Amino acid sequence: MLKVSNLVVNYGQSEALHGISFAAERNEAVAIMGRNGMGKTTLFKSLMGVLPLKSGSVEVDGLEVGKDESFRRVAKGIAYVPQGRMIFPTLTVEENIHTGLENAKVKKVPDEIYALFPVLWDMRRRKGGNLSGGQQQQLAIARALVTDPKVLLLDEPTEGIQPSIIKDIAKALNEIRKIRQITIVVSEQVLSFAMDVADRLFVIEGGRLVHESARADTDEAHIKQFLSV
Ligand SMILES: Nc1ncnc2c1ncn2[C@@H]1O[C@H](COP(=O)(O)OP(=O)(O)OP(=O)(O)O)[C@@H](O)[C@H]1O
Repeated sequence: MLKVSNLVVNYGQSEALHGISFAAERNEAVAIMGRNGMGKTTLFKSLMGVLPLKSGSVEVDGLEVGKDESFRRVAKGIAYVPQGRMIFPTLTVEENIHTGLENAKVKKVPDEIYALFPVLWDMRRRKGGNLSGGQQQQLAIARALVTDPKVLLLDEPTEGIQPSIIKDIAKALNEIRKIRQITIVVSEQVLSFAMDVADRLFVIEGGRLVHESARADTDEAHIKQFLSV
């Protein structure tokens, strides 16, 4: 469903990603683990078209999207939950979710979204800025999901979020996969969360993928070494 090949991304003269390749199937979740500054956000921004590729390709469901602008990638089935959530603080919860429905034929929030995140139903008339960090993260995921993506990208969704809500988010992501069979790519530093949601784990270091393992074969101590050095 998502196929990334030899992705190279530069900031000016300096190369930040040095040829990243991985694939994720329909109904598969993969985690990209790595410390701060290793290239996770750069990777997600380039998959979404926020940063241009120097070379390489990104395919969604067999279609090349690597040169498309972000809005075209959304139309082709990628949704992105950026680091820091980036919800609209002065819009209500409901209005925030509606921003994801701009190109939808039916401008109604599907019941399934509120079923996944009941707190958003309770808070639907509140301003986004008045929600807790965890609630804002759920809102950002809901907003991405209403675009009906084939591939959902989440950049460090647990950052700054309390453990009980982290569990709720993991549960919701697993539930979404059951309902919609989407592909999920999540970047993370919290290994327990990645082990809860991902079928395969990668480690990124210095703009390169340096490790890959299936969840069942994952040596957690080994991954922790990458995360703590
Ligand atoms: N706008 C920029 N201009 C130049 N270099 C940048 C820019 N943004 C990031 N970098 C560099 O690219 C590398 C990867 O950064 P990136 O933000 O992708 O890491 P990350 O793994 O997402 O970390 P974090 O979790 O802190 O965001 C780092 O060396 C960083 O200094």
